[in-house]
Amino acid sequence: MEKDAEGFYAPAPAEASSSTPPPPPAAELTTAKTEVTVTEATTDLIKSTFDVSVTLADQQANPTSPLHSVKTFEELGLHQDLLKGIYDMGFSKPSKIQERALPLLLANPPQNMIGQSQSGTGKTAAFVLTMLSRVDFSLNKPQAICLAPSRELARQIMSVVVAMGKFTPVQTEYAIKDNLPRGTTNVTAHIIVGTPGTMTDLIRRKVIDVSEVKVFVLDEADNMLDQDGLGEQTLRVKNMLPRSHPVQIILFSATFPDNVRNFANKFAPNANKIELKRNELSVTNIRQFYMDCKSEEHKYDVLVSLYHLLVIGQSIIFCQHRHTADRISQRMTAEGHKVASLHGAKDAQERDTIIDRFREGKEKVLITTNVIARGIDILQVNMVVNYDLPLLNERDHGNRNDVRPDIETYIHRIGRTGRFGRKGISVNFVHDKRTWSQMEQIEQATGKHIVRIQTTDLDTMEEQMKKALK
Ligand SMILES: Nc1ncnc2c1ncn2[C@@H]1O[C@H](COP(=O)(O)OP(=O)(O)OP(=O)(O)O)[C@@H](O)[C@H]1O
Repeated sequence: MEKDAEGFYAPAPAEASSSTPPPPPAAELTTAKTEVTVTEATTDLIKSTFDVSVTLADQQANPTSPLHSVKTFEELGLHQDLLKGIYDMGFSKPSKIQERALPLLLANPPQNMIGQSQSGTGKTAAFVLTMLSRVDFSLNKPQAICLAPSRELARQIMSVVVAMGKFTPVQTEYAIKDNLPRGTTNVTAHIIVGTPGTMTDLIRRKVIDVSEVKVFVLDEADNMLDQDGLGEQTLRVKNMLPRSHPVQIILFSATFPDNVRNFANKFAPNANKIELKRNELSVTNIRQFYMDCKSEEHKYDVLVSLYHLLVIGQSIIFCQHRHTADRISQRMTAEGHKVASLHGAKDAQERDTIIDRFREGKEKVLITTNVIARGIDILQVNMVVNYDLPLLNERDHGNRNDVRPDIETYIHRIGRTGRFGRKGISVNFVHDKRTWSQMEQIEQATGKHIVRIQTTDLDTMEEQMKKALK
């Protein structure tokens, strides 16, 4: 098999199992309103999530908004059955990325695409509609393959394929760990969504026949092409695709750091490109704060003092390591708080149950690692806490004080809130000179001011947070 000259080395991808599909995607914007027990102090916050949904039309009319578009879905050349699916999901107008990308993605002969647009602006619909548009439903063979970095994201993408394809005869299958029943020899589904390790394995064992594949999508493409991460596995999948006919390669992400851009250009040659400027990377509807904690231990106390704010909508707490996520969730649970934790060391079934419960609002606070930093779309999440700031691989740095922040992961983490124009807030915990300097680097790189909130003054903190969500 021909191989690219790039020298990769890759740890195993984060993934796991089970075939149960996640709950369907939220159908309407008003679902951003969460069901909570309303107390005086929380009323404004709840109201604000409702207000946001009402202003979507204004945002889509504003040419500077990433949600803006001049066209309608009808003008984008989609099949009638897909239009029905889109409207059934509660979408009324395309977003900017959908409006710009879809005509290019659907044109014939097919052309590759490298598409960038801020988190929560509707990239999934753009590539899902392309896959669905290109499938010949009378041929029972895999024709479109989509890879994502985590099983949680693969399951979410699949729920969009199923919802948008509701009025088509599309058949789908996962390529995620432990999903296919033992002894499956031949997958006949049209669209396969999975993680790169399992996809490679199934194609290699000829369980998935790729001879008719005509669309290959990488969601979170910069992550999927990362040469210190999933890049090698992703490349393996690409190298197994047919050469007898052109395969349309589609790369999407909110971030494309310079070090992967070159590789992306080789991976998807002659691609149409939609790019963001550096200062456009994160959306303006996410207000960013930081809290100056006294010590690592104090971070825990501050998190606990925030608990009543965390459960107003839903919130995600990001830690750098699995053991930190476990430790703080066990401690909080022991102290009577209701929190869930999710990371890559849990088994597949458990991961599915935890994310599904969170998606359904049965859990309000999710303590996790970078495993769900990317792509996860849960509209009710109005707060993200960076308990630990995201860092580039510590092992690559001799001096611990030099560890640099992982700007891309930061952008993706805070993007778990503020979905499709909703308001959201993010809070970074800093507790010493090193973390302070890391946060300054984030501020500089993103060009967005991060506002201080006093850890001692809970009332002011609550006030500021409510204002941000209004
Ligand atoms: N045209 C539309 N009208 C209304 N809602 C939409 C539209 N397009 C997408 N959405 C909704 O917006 C939310 C965010 O979309 P999506 O998850 O595709 O974002 P994304 O750009 O892939 O974000 P990320 O970079 O975080 O992966 C989803 O809940 C989706 O259903």
